[in-house]
Amino acid sequence: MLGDNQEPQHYYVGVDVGTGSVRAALVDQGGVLLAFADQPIKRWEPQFNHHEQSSEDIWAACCVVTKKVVQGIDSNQIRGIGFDATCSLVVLDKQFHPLPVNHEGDSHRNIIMWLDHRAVSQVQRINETKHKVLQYVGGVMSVEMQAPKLLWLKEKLRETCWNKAGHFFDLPDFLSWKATGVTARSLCSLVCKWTYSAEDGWDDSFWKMIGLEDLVADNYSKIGNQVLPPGASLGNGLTPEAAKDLGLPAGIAVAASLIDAHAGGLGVIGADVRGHSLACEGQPVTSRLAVICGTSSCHMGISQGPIFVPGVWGPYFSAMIPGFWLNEGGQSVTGGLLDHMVQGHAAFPELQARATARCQSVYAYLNSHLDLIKKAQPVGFLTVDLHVWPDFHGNRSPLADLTLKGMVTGLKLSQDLDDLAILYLATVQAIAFGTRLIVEAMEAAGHSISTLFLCGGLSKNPLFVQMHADITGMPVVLSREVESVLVGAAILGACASGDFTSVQTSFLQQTCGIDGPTLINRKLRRQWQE
Ligand SMILES: Nc1ncnc2c1ncn2[C@@H]1O[C@H](COP(=O)(O)OP(=O)(O)O)[C@@H](O)[C@H]1O
Ligand SMILES: O=C(CO)[C@H](O)[C@H](O)COP(=O)(O)O
Repeated sequence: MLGDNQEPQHYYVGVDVGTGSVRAALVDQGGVLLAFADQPIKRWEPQFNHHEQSSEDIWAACCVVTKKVVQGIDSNQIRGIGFDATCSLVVLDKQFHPLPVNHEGDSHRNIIMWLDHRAVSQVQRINETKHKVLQYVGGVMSVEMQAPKLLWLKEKLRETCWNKAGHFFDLPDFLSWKATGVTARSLCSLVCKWTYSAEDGWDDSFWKMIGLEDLVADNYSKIGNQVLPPGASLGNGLTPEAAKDLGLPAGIAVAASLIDAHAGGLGVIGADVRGHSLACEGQPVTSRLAVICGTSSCHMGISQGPIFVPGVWGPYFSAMIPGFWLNEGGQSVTGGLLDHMVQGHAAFPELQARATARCQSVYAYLNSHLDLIKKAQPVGFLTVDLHVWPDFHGNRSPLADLTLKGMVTGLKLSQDLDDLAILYLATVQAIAFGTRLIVEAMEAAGHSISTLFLCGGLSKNPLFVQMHADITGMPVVLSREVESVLVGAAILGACASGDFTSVQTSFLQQTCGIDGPTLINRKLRRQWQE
């Protein structure tokens, strides 16, 4: 570790594949983000609740953004790369070519996205088995996990996909394979989405009971029989082919990956908050809840021992922070819901025109519009007679009911910009109440949470942050590095390079801002051992 005034000599690349875009960052050994690039990725919805992507399109976007962030940097100083991604299912044949996951036979679309709800009947049958692995996903398996999607492929696309498939990857593991040629899976993805146990490995009886005994027969070679902790170095590092694609030197360290929410958790949960009078200052790291808010929101709480929270995923051992158990609450659409509500409103074209004229995002415009119409009363009071139930894509936690739908009560005939702004506010509030329900469920089961650490696209929205602080009654810490998920991915690369001994010791310095009732940017130092 260098002193404060020395020139950093080592760099790490973090690549984050979200739902809507791929981002990359160049991060120095102090954890400071030096360059950032992003690129949208394609998404198809061939029918309602079927969501697909292309692994080739995503890899191409990874290459574009990585080349951008390392431009002008001496490649000898780049020591490692880490990937994180959404927990989507990538399907390849035995020669590692994409296979179609759709009835149209379009092999370009070889990813069933995390938010795809096609496997409803399959997940119902899986839950009816009451198999003991279900205890480790909050008691009820989500349709967004991989087992029901695999079963759907076997039942619906047996000839065109299932029989030809050689490799089923979680997207983060696909990326590390693409970079290294190593098919080892990350403990994070297998434990959180595939029912693997960090302590006991695969449970044959589960796969046999749900009708996927063929995965057991070949010793799990299609879904992973070599498992590594996140941040472990893979094979001989970056292959010459991948190095050319990414614009990086061959042989640099490539880390076993993380799911995107887990990379965000890793990027923020260890921030040292000393000197800011926060409750968590004198408390263990287990008093913190990392909330990663993008298209979805994920609520990551860690504990020393396993805690079983009904309707909240986990407990997962070592899936985010080595040695800690993880519970993961979630809301399937949060950013996605706000976009849906705002873009679908009759006043959206007017909003867009006004925001563009002011060179603002629609959300910045809406926030200032709410300030204008609230007059003397607190902004929260604008919604006393308008309420939203936010489960437009089912409830992930704590109700764990995919059949739930969204609701709005208190609608009037007017559809002007004021109405749009107030509907937007009510949606933000509903999402924040969803977080509160999750926190309450986690606390009832044994967690003791005092502080929220937010990151992801929605944490750039001050109203969203403020409502989370107001409605949970907890202070919210924001990282100075807004792109904290990328810091988490870069931590993996730093760990794999051998420059740091563990993910906990990587980047001991990070600058954060604290939010109580208002946003204040302050310098903080990151520390794990409390
Ligand atoms: N500057 C911003 N202000 C307000 N909201 C934002 C901003 N940037 C992104 N968002 C919200 O964050 C969501 C996307 O977050 P992001 O972390 O980029 O998602 P993902 O990782 O799922 O691709 C969008 O749905 C949008 O609602
Ligand atoms: O299930 C998840 C993490 O376990 C996420 O919801 C999923 O990966 C999508 O993430 P994002 O909202 O950032 O696109």
